[in-house]
Amino acid sequence: MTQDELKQAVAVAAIHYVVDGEIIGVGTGSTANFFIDELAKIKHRIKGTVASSEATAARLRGHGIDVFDLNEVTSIAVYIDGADEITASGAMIKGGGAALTREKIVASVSGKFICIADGSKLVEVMGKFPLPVEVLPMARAAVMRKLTALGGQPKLRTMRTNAGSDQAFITDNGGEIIDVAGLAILDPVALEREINQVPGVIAVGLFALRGADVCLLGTGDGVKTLTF
Ligand SMILES: O=C[C@H](O)[C@H](O)[C@H](O)COP(=O)(O)O
Repeated sequence: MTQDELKQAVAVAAIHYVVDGEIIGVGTGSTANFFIDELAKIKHRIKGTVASSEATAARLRGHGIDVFDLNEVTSIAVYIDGADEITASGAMIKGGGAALTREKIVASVSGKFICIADGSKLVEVMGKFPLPVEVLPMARAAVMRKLTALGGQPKLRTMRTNAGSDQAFITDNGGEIIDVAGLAILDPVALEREINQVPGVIAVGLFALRGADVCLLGTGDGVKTLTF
């Protein structure tokens, strides 16, 4: 099976976790996009959604699915999103698509976090995928020094402009992303706490303090369900 077929399979499986009549939190990325397309088929069953990025909100609205501002909502039944890496205990690295901060906020007010991922995302020790950290632009250099002191190799995420030059990638929140390579994350909870405390950090893409409750993992042998 191709990676897209595996993503499609977990997106279909995630529909079973959608709670009728409720607000659903929706993540960001290629796997979440497959889920959005599946959710569109049963949109009449839900009250609406809260999106974790402008891109997700646009895709949901494109399907005619209601998107609520988080401030208008008191509870979210379930949050469904992809991951860049996930461990057998449900800790994740997220933020490859730069949506980590809103993802963390929406996940934090959701009843259940259902992670949907192709099997390649399951790892023993996280850190091969560079850890994304969203920062206030004025704190970029100071935060990078701290991340270096923690043993990482931080790099500012950039994007190519139409004029062909590289400039800092700017998130939906006006932040910048530092991708930290070279970390072997043996204690994800401790590292998440430590990076959270660095002044200037908006959010770190480690989801260990509040990890996934369920992971639907796409494999050649079908969708495997890991419960944490
Ligand atoms: O910021 C992006 C998110 O954390 C994504 O959920 C993560 O990067 C996984 O994306 P994909 O499903 O495209 O691999």
